[in-house]
Amino acid sequence: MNLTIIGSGYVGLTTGTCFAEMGHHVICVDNNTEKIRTLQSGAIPIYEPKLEELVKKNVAVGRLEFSPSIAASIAESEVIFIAVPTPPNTDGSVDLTYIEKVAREIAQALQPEMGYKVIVDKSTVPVKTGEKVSQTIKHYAGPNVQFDIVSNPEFLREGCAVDDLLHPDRIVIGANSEQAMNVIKRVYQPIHAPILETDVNSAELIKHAANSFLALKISYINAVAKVCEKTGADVELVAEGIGMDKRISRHFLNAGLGYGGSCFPKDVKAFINISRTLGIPFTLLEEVEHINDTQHIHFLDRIRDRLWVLKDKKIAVWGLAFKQNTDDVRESIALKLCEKLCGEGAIVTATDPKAMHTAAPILNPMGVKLVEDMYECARDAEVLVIATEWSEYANADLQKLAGVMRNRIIFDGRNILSPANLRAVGFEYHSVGRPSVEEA
Ligand SMILES: NC(=O)C1=CN([C@@H]2O[C@H](COP(=O)(O)OP(=O)(O)OC[C@H]3O[C@@H](n4cnc5c(N)ncnc54)[C@H](O)[C@@H]3O)[C@@H](O)[C@H]2O)C=CC1
Ligand SMILES: O=C(O)[C@H]1O[C@H](OP(=O)(O)OP(=O)(O)OC[C@H]2O[C@@H](n3ccc(=O)[nH]c3=O)[C@H](O)[C@@H]2O)[C@H](O)[C@@H](O)[C@@H]1O
Repeated sequence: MNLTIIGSGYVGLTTGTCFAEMGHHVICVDNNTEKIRTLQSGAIPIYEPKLEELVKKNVAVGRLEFSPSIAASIAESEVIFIAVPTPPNTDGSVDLTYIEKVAREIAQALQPEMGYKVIVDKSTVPVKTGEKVSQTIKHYAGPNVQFDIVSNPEFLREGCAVDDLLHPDRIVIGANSEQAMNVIKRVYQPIHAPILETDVNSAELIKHAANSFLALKISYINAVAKVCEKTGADVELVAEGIGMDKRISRHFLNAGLGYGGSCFPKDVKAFINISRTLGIPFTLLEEVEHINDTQHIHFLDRIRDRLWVLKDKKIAVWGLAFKQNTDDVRESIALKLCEKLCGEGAIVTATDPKAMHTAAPILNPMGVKLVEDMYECARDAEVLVIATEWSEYANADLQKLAGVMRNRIIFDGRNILSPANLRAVGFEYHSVGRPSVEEA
């Protein structure tokens, strides 16, 4: 099938590439001409495991192309996916201006002789956005264009997006016409995954409800972690114990510094805002957000309690990306921690295996020194903070680390190190919701 993806960011580029890998002919469009030039030159603007090889392979066989032009691309495509940003406004509502602009651009490009088109929203949008997109296209398109709107929310995680796209837990297709539903089922025909067929409103709601529920699990375990810290219990054992119940599951019960990224923070905010607008305040989610907002502040309080004064103390931070296996630093808790440490006058050095270039424009003005090598970053540090769950840090050479640090003190905000191993090497070790290993 011929497909167009409008918006070639994390979702658009990875989705378009995986559609090409499934055998479709895909044009990825973006209005950022620099990004399109980069892609056309064979370079990939983001770090996402497995993506580069799939892009190269599918470009080489002629199934994947990049274009700055919506009009030229949709003329040839049976299905048009929208994957543009839906960032938060300051009041938590969703900024839908990107979606609205694309709807107008599609409308202006549609011609009756192009035949029936299915326009699919893949961006995360508030319930009832599909209706607005449909009205907008009808308003701006000429007479006799034939189209349907479908909601097909995306559940990929950054860092494992390709696997998530090719082996999803489920595919949700929200359509109000059988014809549109059948077209999108054909798009996904090569994928072996359960398909949930819904109406458009339900599909839109599924996405916000799913992300909010995952965020809720994280805040829940972080709240439990605080109780563990006060009582000497171990949150890892508690998570294992509750997660063994299949109704709960161990997934997304990792206590830490809280959730970051471009999605959970904004989507929880959006769902709170949508509910409030509907006159049914979702106070449970307000608490989820509050727990998340205060989680790294509580962690910082513990570092300050240990060092008394942070001013002039050298603190090394391992990890800047909002999670492992990505160079994305949007809403990264690690950056928030760096900002607060600098704000109190600490001398901060930081490192990350992939996100140095994305973090630099934010951290350089704060005075954070970025150091490529993780051990050099920790040299002479009084405290090492682990802020992202990279496997490099989980597998660190502790003897080597002990040799470079001024004090052997670690604050592990992602619980990736083993207290027993740290005790053996003579480290003082503090993590989230687990008993500390005190100074030897
Ligand atoms: N990043 C993620 O892991 C996931 C994101 N989502 C949702 O997908 C949507 C897109 O997110 P990302 O891919 O992360 O954003 P992104 O910012 O990485 O990519 C969006 C792209 O759209 C382009 N764009 C904006 N306006 C355009 C226009 N008028 N015409 C053509 N291109 C245009 C931008 O230049 C950019 O390249 C959001 O609604 C997000 O919530 C959903 C699931 C996962
Ligand atoms: O809508 C989206 O954009 C996506 O948001 C998340 O994916 P993503 O943000 O890429 O990454 P996650 O693995 O969910 O991690 C999000 C944040 O939660 C944190 N986290 C995750 C799991 C956990 O147990 N504990 C925890 O603190 C991570 O460190 C990270 O900061 C969802 O997992 C995807 O299903 C969804 O498609």
